[in-house]
Amino acid sequence: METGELSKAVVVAIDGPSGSGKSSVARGVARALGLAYLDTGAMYRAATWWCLHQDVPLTEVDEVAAQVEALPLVMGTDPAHPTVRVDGTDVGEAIRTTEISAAVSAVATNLAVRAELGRRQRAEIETARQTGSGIVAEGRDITTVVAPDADVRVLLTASEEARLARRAREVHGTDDAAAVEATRDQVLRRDADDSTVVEFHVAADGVVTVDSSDLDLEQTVQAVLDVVESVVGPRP
Ligand SMILES: Nc1ncnc2c1ncn2[C@@H]1O[C@H](COP(=O)(O)OP(=O)(O)O)[C@@H](O)[C@H]1O
Ligand SMILES: Nc1ccn([C@H]2C[C@H](O)[C@@H](COP(=O)(O)OP(=O)(O)O)O2)c(=O)n1
Repeated sequence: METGELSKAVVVAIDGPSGSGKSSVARGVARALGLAYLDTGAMYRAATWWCLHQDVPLTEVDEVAAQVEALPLVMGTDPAHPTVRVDGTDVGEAIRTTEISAAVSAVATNLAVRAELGRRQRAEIETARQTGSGIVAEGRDITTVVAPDADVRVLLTASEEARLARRAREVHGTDDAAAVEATRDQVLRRDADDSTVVEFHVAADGVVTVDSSDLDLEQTVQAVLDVVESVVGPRP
């Protein structure tokens, strides 16, 4: 076993709102600990991409559910190179467009879709447990619905201001007033829509809150590593 790897198949669950840093922090934690990494938001984005690709109106709840049940999705869980493939096509970039970001809540609030993707997420996590690789899974309902039995459960938060500024820098390369305004729908409206079906603003019992508002990325990764260590013990 390489230095930094944990001695057992640890499951770390991280939830939080858009721009709280889930994806980058979860990847950093997975890399530091030698664990696999599952971006469950990417699965909802891939489902949205697939439905639009098949010309299915997202308001057609049953048709969307049927498409997602048959979704030929393969998630690559290496935190150094996470991949998302649909029917053999690498959709890693296509699922991050503004079009998908604006549309994804319509799919994520479809309860039959949540049941199907939740089932697939549990299967990925169970495989990581069985094979001994361990995993960091992040999203909106991992600590509460998908893996409430995870060894470590973290709610990653950040102020609205910090989240808008981060997304503006990421998408527009600046966090000036116009860029923040242009990002508002993608972050706040989407979180409000998503909140109608999952709770990711308040930590459930046993879930540790990490507030990243005043931390940089490296400090936030370290804060989550500290939580992992406090629960499963120091790395060998
Ligand atoms: N603690 C942090 N401090 C500053 N920037 C951060 C922090 N965490 C994440 N970021 C940056 O903010 C942006 C959004 O992070 P991301 O991981 O995509 O968040 P989420 O998955 O929660 O939407 C990225 O550009 C990322 O590098
Ligand atoms: N476990 C999850 C993960 C994501 N979602 C939804 C919520 C979001 O609108 C979309 C996309 O999630 P993603 O984590 O990629 O979004 P952000 O990077 O936080 O902006 O999927 C969900 O409902 N449940």
